[in-house]
Amino acid sequence: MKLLSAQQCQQWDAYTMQHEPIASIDLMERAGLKCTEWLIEHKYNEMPLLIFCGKGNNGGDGLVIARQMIAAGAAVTVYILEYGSKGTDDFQRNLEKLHRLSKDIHFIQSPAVFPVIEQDHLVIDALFGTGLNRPLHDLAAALAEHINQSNAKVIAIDVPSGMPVDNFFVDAPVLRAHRTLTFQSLKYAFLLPEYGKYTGDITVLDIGLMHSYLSTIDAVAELVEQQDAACLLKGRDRFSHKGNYGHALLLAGNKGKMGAAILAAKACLRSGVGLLTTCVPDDGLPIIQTAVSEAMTIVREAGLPDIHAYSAIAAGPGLGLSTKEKDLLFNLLQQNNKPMVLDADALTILSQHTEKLTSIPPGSLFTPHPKEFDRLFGTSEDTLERYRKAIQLSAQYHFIIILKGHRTLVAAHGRAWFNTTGNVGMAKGGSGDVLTGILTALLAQGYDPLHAAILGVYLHGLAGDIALKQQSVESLLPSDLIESLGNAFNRLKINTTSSLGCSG
Ligand SMILES: NC(=O)C1=CN([C@@H]2O[C@H](COP(=O)(O)OP(=O)(O)OC[C@H]3O[C@@H](n4cnc5c(N)ncnc54)[C@H](O)[C@@H]3O)[C@@H](O)[C@H]2O)[C@@H](O)CC1
Ligand SMILES: [K+]
Repeated sequence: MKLLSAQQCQQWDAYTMQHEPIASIDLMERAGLKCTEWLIEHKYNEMPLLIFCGKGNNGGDGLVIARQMIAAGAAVTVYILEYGSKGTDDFQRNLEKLHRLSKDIHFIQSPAVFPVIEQDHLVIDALFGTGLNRPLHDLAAALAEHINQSNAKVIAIDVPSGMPVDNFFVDAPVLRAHRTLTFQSLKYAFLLPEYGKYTGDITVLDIGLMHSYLSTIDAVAELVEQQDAACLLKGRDRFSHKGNYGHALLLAGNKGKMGAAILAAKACLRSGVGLLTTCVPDDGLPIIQTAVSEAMTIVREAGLPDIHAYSAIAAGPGLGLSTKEKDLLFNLLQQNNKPMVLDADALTILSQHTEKLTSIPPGSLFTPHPKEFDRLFGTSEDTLERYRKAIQLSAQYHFIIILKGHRTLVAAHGRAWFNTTGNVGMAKGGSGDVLTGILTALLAQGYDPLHAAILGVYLHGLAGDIALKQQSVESLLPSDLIESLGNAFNRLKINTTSSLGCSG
């Protein structure tokens, strides 16, 4: 699913009005109805409702909801934030309709008339939606703070007020919702950790915007959903043999960090690679041979093997940062011209030698977490800036950046894909090693590097979600992810149609 800019969100409404066709006021009625259906289904018509409206179309939605909830028997009080200008046409028409039904409509012109909000009230936030174009200030900011200080439950319509759809306003107030009923699709801002605490749980309501619009636009970012990942998964010929699934080389592990090599190696083997050779220090050899019986092992003291024998190479997990590892890595970069995976210590070494970035083979996968990313490419003020930087760098360099986080970003060729699987239980040392193993296996099997990145990140998160069913977010281990990879692959085989475009 494409992630739209604020302008595209508005164009999608306009496109639907023109092509369905449907009048703007009727589309607003339909959007309001979807909200009231949800509210009634969750029995919110049994609570006193305070509906706060701006004077744009988000406020218009609020007025529609007010009218429909009154019809459903709810006790509704409407507060309209007065900031001088006239309401939009649809706002004004809905205000007239509501006036015929209710006298409980109040205009807020100063903080002196802010209502008392009780704990048992339900607050509906219809102050600002996708039309927000500057940070909340003055009265709007004070009202948002007033609502935030209450103990009442807050449901935001479309977007929590104060949150721009595709931007980040530093230190600006945002209305904190317990739930956001958003129209048609997730918004870019919801992916930012800085804004995560303001949306609460998110429900996407289908208000019938026409899907054909999406094929007419170019979006800089996409959300990767199950069908998108599923269509990237390759089938297997029943006459195939291990030679068809690649031979991976994994440079990983060091004294006290052999666990990282083991996790990456096991994940690689569980992700379909035909053969795996690990390259570890001499004293790590018995450890990995004991822990991963399917892997072959060579020792690093013998120097870099003939790398042309391998279909994909990964370097980094638990590798170490000494001159020996640095020389090994630089030697590898000099000789290798196939896409490879660079993770953990390999990234730290590169951050001290950024002149080597130009010698990374095209299509290679970089897997930094935000700190590693900042060490490599300089600090960012906030997540949006880091995302933008990653996207821009992916156009400048020929490698793919996998910026790890709650919504891992895959940035390639100046475009972005956000992952939708995974959970907070995966925030544990070793999860990244598992991802490296999965990515390496996919590259070794001949997956296009971008497909390997999108599919690998999705599978990693899905395995985490499946494993969580037997665990808690506290107890989940990276090795549980490896055990769940089989189920994750099988889950994808059930699903075969995609919006990402399998052919792409
Ligand atoms: N027919 C349509 O266009 C539909 C629109 N819908 C709703 O309409 C919303 C978008 O409506 P609008 O485009 O009217 O915009 P909003 O209602 O989000 O914003 C209203 C107005 O506030 C002003 N404004 C922006 N930032 C401000 C700030 N910080 N302080 C004070 N004023 C500020 C802007 O000039 C804008 O015109 C969507 O989020 C959705 O809720 C839905 O009803 C679906 C149909
Ligand atoms: K809102």
